[in-house]
Amino acid sequence: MEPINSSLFIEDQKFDIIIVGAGVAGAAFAYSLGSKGKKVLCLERDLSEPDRIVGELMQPGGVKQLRELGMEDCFDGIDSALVFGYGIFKESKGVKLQYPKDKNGSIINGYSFHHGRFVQKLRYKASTCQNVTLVEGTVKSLIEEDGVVYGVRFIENNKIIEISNQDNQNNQDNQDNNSNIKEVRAPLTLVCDGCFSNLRKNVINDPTPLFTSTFVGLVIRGCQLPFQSHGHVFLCNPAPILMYRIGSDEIRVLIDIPGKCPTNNDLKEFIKTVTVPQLPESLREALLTALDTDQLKKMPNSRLHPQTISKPGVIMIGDAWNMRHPLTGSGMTVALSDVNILSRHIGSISDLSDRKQISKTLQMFMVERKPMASTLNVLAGALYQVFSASNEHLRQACLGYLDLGGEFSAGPVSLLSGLRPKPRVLAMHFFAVAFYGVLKNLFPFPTPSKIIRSYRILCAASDIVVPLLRSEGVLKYLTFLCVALRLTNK
Ligand SMILES: Cc1cc2nc3c(=O)[nH]c(=O)nc-3n(C[C@H](O)[C@H](O)[C@H](O)COP(=O)(O)OP(=O)(O)OC[C@H]3O[C@@H](n4cnc5c(N)ncnc54)[C@H](O)[C@@H]3O)c2cc1C
Repeated sequence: MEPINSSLFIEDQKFDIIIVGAGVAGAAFAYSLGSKGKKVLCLERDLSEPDRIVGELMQPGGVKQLRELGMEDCFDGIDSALVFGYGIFKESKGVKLQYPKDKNGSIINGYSFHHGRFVQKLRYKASTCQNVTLVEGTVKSLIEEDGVVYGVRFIENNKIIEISNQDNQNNQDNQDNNSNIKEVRAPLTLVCDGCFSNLRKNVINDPTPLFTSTFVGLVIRGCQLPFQSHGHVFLCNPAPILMYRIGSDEIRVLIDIPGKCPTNNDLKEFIKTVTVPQLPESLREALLTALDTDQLKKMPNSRLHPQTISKPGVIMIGDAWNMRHPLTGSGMTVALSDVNILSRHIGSISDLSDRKQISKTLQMFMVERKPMASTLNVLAGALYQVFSASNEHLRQACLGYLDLGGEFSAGPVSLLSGLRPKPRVLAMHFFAVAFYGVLKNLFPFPTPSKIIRSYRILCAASDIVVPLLRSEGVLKYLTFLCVALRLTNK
């Protein structure tokens, strides 16, 4: 299944839209817009199968988005696994949480898979659309005139290899290299170049993501997770560990390392001595083997708040524009939801150089994306902090709350699944967890030390969630609750 690489004479062709990057967002965007009759050029710097530790579990909400985009068959033939919910473990105690059910009573599933195989499927699907030209090339810059973006400058990859091999050569060579840079123009450029975007700085005002922690990735084999067909979160110290199946005999392990990440040798020692003893016994040996045989892969976990894009001629989505901690596996769901909303609007615009129309579209997009994006952004940030050892009381409260079952677990899981994205419901459950923690703590008799601890639980909860809600603009709906909590904080 080789993606079609049709790079011939692209400078002589007319395109409606240029897409930078054929990752999750870019490839889905290309297919969706191409299917809606737009002539799309998609430039991807490396069309070979990516080998990354990102984007390996898609929540049911993301699956729904992909289905609406007409790309659900991308899960076929990649040894993907069905996911029916999550297991959350602290020491030997586990809580099983299941995704919501459909009208027929069946659990609505997500999928987990090898990221690279899935992305190749998306690219292949895009390249089969006759309006889409998928080319291997690296975009170097945007063509910008009087503050308006008219397209991109790019280099086809065989030329890049020449450039990197000629670092120390003379000026004549540099002139040749410049002449390798091609220009291609279109009324609209969609930047989807991912978390390490080098175009972001030209599109938004505050382009620096906030680094949170590092995920260290390994694959373990020859063992079973406690709950079949479920993602797993192990609440370890100092931070949570994720595991899910990505192939018939492969389980992805993602170990969160807060702060500065140690060197590989120190990291291996840390995992052996601190992490492994905190995991169920049935998984320890496989992890120790993987430590000896596999290379550790690392990825920074960052937060980037989505900012209004006011530069005409360009739109940016995916990780280039909006990121949250990957603990909840929601990045692809947000990206695909954004693709779905935007392509519906852009697909119906006949003149893409109509700046007023595009600006109106962007305003509508910002409103329509809010329920999904805000819910998943806030949930990721809040759960990461609640599940870290530094918030032990809240962590215990959260686990106890989920263990109550009924709406106490169904509500949070349906938020996580991306099927019922409602920021207000999220805030309600978050504060309910805090109050549950307070009640548990005060029971059976409130003592002065218990009262102080309760006060700390409330402060910690409000310190975590209020800034996240505020940054997503959700706080105005919650004035009453927040005023009450701020008073408690004083
Ligand atoms: C450790 C980790 C684990 C994660 N796990 C999950 C998970 O389980 N589930 C989930 O939903 N999300 C997860 N995410 C988030 C998810 O991976 C991203 O949200 C998603 O991949 C974003 O898609 P994207 O298209 O914006 O970026 P990407 O998928 O990264 O695609 C960007 C593409 O642009 C290309 N590109 C970059 N620069 C250029 C250039 N100059 N010219 C041409 N092409 C270029 C790249 O080669 C790449 O193909 C995780 C993130 C991290 C960090």
